[in-house]
Amino acid sequence: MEEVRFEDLGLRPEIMRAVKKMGFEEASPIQAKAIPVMMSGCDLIGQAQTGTGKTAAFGIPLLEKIEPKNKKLQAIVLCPTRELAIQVAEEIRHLAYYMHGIKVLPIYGGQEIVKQIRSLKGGVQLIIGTPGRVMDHMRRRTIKMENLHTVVLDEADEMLNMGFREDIETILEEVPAERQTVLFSATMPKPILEITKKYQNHAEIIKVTKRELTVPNIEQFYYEVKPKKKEEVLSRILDIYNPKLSVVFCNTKKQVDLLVNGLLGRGYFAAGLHGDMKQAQRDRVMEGFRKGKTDILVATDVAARGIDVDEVEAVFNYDLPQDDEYYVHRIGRTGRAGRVGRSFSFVSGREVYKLKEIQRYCKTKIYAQKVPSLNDVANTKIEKLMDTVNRMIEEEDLTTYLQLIQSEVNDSDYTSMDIAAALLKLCAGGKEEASETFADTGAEEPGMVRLFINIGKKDKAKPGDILGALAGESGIPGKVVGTIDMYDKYTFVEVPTEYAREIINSVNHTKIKGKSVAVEPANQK
Ligand SMILES: Nc1ncnc2c1ncn2[C@@H]1O[C@H](COP(=O)(O)OP(=O)(O)OP(=O)(O)O)[C@@H](O)[C@H]1O
Ligand SMILES: [Mg+2]
Repeated sequence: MEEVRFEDLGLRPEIMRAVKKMGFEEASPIQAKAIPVMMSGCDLIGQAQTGTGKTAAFGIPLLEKIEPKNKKLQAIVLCPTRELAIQVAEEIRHLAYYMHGIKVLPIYGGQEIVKQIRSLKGGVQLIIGTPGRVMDHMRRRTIKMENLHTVVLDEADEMLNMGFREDIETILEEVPAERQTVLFSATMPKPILEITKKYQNHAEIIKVTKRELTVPNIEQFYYEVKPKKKEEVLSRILDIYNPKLSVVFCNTKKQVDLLVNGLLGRGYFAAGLHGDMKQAQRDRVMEGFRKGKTDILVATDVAARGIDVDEVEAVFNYDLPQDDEYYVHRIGRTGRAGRVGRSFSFVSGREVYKLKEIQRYCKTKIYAQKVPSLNDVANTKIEKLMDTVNRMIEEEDLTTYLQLIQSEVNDSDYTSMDIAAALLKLCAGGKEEASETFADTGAEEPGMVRLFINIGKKDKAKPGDILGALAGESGIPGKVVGTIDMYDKYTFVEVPTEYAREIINSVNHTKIKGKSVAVEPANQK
């Protein structure tokens, strides 16, 4: 589609000025198509990918339609979450910056109702609200719908889904029938599309046609990870990619709390967001994240839709979402307004099939990635350290330190190379590769590793024989406390991590009941 300039859309000069101030150079495709249709007054359904400017696509025509002199409530935007209501109100306020006499108010649960009532008394023409709180005000008659001419459902498919549909119906019953009803979302599943007729009149469907539901500028990866290892893998990916800001999605509030604690314990700046938190706390978390004080937002699906924070460079599906649509919305928190982003999804066991289904639904490919090893993490760290070191040598005065190294070299047998190497190891927090061998062997208990023993056919040796032989051969009798799992062809034992290396070295290539055995960590299988 050819480029459309805002100048060509016949907007009020105040809005033109605001759009320029916001740094929008040209209209995005959904804006180019939807703004004229919405300004013509007909009902519409707008579908375009995440981060492509749907808010302004309805926000601009809304402001065009509002009469600043009329102090009555003229239009309402309904959003599924409080954070989104706040954000949409903020974006529309920016668009209305040069329009005098327009009051835009977000109305959402968890905020003091008395305070909201006071604000409403000042004559608000445009409300951005969550359904529950809007209904509350309707009942109290602190919001009157008689003069309303426009209703927008942002994230329309979610709003018309089971959880919200009744509330939406209750609200729409109070709105005059000769209104304009406008729906927007990045996803519009067929069953929802079918019921929209109930709420709209000959709606025009504007779909910015793309084959994929997700934006192409998000690189999508997945990792096969056992549930217990997810936190470790997440940390490794964070260390390797070093995203400026990240959003990590979990399926439960409890998991959010657990992970936030885990990440804080590992030294990351993380904060949680979910529905059991007090609104004031939710507001603080979002503010901290928007300002970059928190690098990692760990959230339930409350943050999946609409949230726009431009420096989010990575999205993690710590748990895979239940619905395919939610995959689209979640990863859409990155790669917004043409920026690039990455998404990382963790799957365990049979969830791989769920992931295949998501790929079919989105018509995109999600690429399998190998879990980075501690070595990969260390190498990345060293590369980054060396970049900094090079920059420091070029730009900074290092005289004092040169003198210190010189005197160390003079007073010892070490070369400056030795000292540099030791310092580098220290800065990189170097871990020995050996621990890597025993990472994630699938052992059930902490401090234990699972070893795989190949003894040929399973009936040649009994569990007791194997344990006995292991204890005997390794020379640490009695210390091998192990459980034996006899699968069809494989035998596993679990042994304390500190003895694993010795056991492997001494047992390999000896014989149990005349059969040679081979022992190795179970993760190498
Ligand atoms: N014409 C434009 N030029 C440049 N940036 C724009 C333009 N229109 C909107 N933006 C910016 O793009 C970002 C994403 O816009 P917006 O939040 O409206 O996306 P969306 O389509 O509603 O996405 P989602 O489906 O996730 O809700 C915002 O920061 C917005 O200010
Ligand atoms: Mg949006």
